[in-house]
Amino acid sequence: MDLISRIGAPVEIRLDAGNGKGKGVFATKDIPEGETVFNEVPLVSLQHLDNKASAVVCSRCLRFVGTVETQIGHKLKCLVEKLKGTAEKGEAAAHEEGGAGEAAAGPADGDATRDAEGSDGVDLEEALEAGERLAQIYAEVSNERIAALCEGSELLPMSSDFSLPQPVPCRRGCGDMYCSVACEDEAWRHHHCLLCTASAPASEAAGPSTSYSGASGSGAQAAEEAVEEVLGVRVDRRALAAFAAHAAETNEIFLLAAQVVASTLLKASRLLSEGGGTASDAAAVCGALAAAWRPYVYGWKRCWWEAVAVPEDVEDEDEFRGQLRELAYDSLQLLSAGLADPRFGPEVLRLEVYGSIVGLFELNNLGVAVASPVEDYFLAVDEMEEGPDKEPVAKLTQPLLDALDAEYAASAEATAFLALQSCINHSCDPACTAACDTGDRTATVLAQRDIKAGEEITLSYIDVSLSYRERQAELRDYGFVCRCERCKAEATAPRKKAAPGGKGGMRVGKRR
Ligand SMILES: C[S@@+](CC[C@H](N)C(=O)[O-])C[C@H]1O[C@@H](n2cnc3c(N)ncnc32)[C@H](O)[C@@H]1O
Repeated sequence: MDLISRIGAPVEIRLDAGNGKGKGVFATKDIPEGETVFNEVPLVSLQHLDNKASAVVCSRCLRFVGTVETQIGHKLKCLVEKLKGTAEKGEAAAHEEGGAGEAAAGPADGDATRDAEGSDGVDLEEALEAGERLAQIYAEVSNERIAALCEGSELLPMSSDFSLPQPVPCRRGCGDMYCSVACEDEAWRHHHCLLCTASAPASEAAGPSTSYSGASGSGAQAAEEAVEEVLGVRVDRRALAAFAAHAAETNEIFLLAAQVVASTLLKASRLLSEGGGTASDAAAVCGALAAAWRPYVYGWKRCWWEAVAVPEDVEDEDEFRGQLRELAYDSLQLLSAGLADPRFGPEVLRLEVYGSIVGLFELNNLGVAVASPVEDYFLAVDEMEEGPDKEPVAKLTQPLLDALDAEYAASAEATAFLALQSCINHSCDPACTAACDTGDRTATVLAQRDIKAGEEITLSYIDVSLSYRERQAELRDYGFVCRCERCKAEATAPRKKAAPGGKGGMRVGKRR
């Protein structure tokens, strides 16, 4: 069944949307304002690695898990660790330079103070601020209280009104968490059975390792244990941990690309065995691979290093693109050491294919933000009527809120790929908005005005209330010059720039 019939959307994909925009999505019937155009589930998604400190969510559907207390404890623990790291680096650098006092005081001029750097490139002002912030946190909450919140041994008033699913750990013990056994199983079957980085299954390992933090165990036996065969694919968990560490250091999108590779290998493998085909039957192998690959075809564009917008401060474009190509090459080498499949591997794991998979996210990814229950909890406390009921509650919660500061409202943030949405072009006067419901992982495209049959379905990738120039600048970063009707009109009258509308619930495009 093709994508559109499966989704059941009143739309069609046209290969030429006009104005040089490439392909686009068009309505096949009149759609009234406010109506759902279609719902779609992401093929792959990933919580941004730098967001893991702010939110413990299901690795599959991004639902918050645990309790309000453990979420608060986790946020504080990560915040303290990060600030400590920055402050300690600054202290060491300042010490080397001949005294933290001097560096901290800095020159009188503000800009010069901001620019103060230690000998190893540590930003001394940032380090100083981290130290001050750490002191503020410890003035409100002790390490013991943070530990009690993390362990769930301190219960906060009213927290039961914000109940969350209990976390279900990855069966192998890599540290990934899920909101249910069903989500864990779905992720396992979709890609995680190939990509899990825990060297030994949870029961055999000394304890669960942290997600993407490396292998447990040691020596030849552990190395041997880390290698196994899953559905005909040779998996080396230690090599995968090295791949994941490289991605975390360089470009987390490599982790999403690995999900695409793993899910394609697994699906092709299942299709091959269901169809009774063997590895020596070239037609059956090609057919299985093509069928497994089909969902991603909609987003297929150029190689990452060719497609990426060149940052303004880059002087040598060729050199820059060459560096990205090398980075993708290194990443692929590491992934290939982790996953080897003599049946499909050589095709799937070619550099141009891998580069195009990474490019698929560069040009199509969808930013997803899930509001935090911690924010809701503190808002509920804040909204309590002033008086004797609120006092004891606020006494317990206010220090936590003060310690968290702006972090209390941090949402879960992720990037996802949706096949049909990846075909929707941008307009600065979009016909639709997109929103995401993590409950069933559904992203919904909604008509924000009446749409006539034959009209293009468009979304905004950016904030459309920006001026013409600002919009063009934002979209340049997405690698294209906007050719929507509004921009065409405003290009000739660039001063008439204020526009109605605002940000949609979610963004298609690159995350900044
Ligand atoms: C998410 S894809 C949309 C589908 C795309 N047209 C295709 O052929 O696959 C985003 C890409 O479409 C093109 N595009 C989308 N909106 C555009 C616009 N308003 N003006 C010009 N190009 C646009 C750009 O090349 C952009 O990188």
